[in-house]
Amino acid sequence: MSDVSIPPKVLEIADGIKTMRIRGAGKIGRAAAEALKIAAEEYNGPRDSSLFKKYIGRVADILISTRPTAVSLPNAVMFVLSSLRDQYGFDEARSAIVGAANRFIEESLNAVKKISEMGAKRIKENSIILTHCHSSVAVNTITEAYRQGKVVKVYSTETRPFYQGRITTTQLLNNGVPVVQIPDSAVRYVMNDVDYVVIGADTIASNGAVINKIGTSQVALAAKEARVRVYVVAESYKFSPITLVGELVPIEFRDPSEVVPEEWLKQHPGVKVLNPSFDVTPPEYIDAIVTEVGVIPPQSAILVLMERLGWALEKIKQGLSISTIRFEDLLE
Ligand SMILES: O=C(COP(=O)(O)O)[C@H](O)[C@H](O)COP(=O)(O)O
Repeated sequence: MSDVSIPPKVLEIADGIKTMRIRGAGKIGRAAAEALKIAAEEYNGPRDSSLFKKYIGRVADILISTRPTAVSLPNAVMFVLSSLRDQYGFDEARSAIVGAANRFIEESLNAVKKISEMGAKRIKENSIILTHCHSSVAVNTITEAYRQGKVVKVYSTETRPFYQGRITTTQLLNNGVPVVQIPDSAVRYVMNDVDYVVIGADTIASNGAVINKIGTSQVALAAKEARVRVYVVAESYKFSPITLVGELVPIEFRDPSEVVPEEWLKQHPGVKVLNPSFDVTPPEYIDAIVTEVGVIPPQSAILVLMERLGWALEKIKQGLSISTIRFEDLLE
């Protein structure tokens, strides 16, 4: 079986996610779906459904192992894989994967559009918005609110150590939105000026806690102190089914060289560096989560999970845990 080679384009996508050429939870999910589709289309092994399923399972395992925190990745993979049925022959199995991958990508893009429209409605005239990191849903929402004439200024944090905030700043600027780049440490300094914090999410837990780029919880803390509303804009596939059964969201730790240059570390060998990529903002610090199925208080996250990810809950009830799962063994 290991003879059936995985197409280079698929490995390239996996590497793109791992090295963050492809980043942001939504894009990661769509890229994973695209990779499964390419894997199905370019499969060149025997026309045997169980060999094909095992091969797709192997691709799924490679994709899921690339980055641990954004649940959009396993949710996208599970969405595509759950289209397979035991009775499917080779052709049916292959077209099920292709069809489900296309559906995931299309539904994901529609969700982003819908959230931007609903999120923009929540913004009042003459607003100043602060955003953190680069969330494509947040950029779309802010841009839509700006087109409706409601946004006078956006503060965009630089988001050390990877500087995703610069992507946000340039995208907003290209969309005509007046934007001010600030260092992360200036968030509390400007907060009294701000009307709304609008941020994306990598994962939302069943209790409404939001896992997003490191520093988000500090932004939310400063917003709470200044009584500024915090809106999270996130598609329903960013809700994590495993948190319903008490599993924690794994936080990614990245290389120290993102924080300080390797040369500097060599000169100061005693220095230890901690580089957590995400943090957890408790539900009390969030005013609303805007999803494509409606605007909810964070405490209602469980309802979105039940409505949108019921299929994943079924699998979890059967004892399947995404953190330990090996699709290659499962899909025989
Ligand atoms: O934290 C990040 C990106 O982290 P990283 O750069 O480490 O992937 C984004 O806020 C969310 O993923 C949402 O993004 P989107 O709204 O585009 O899905």
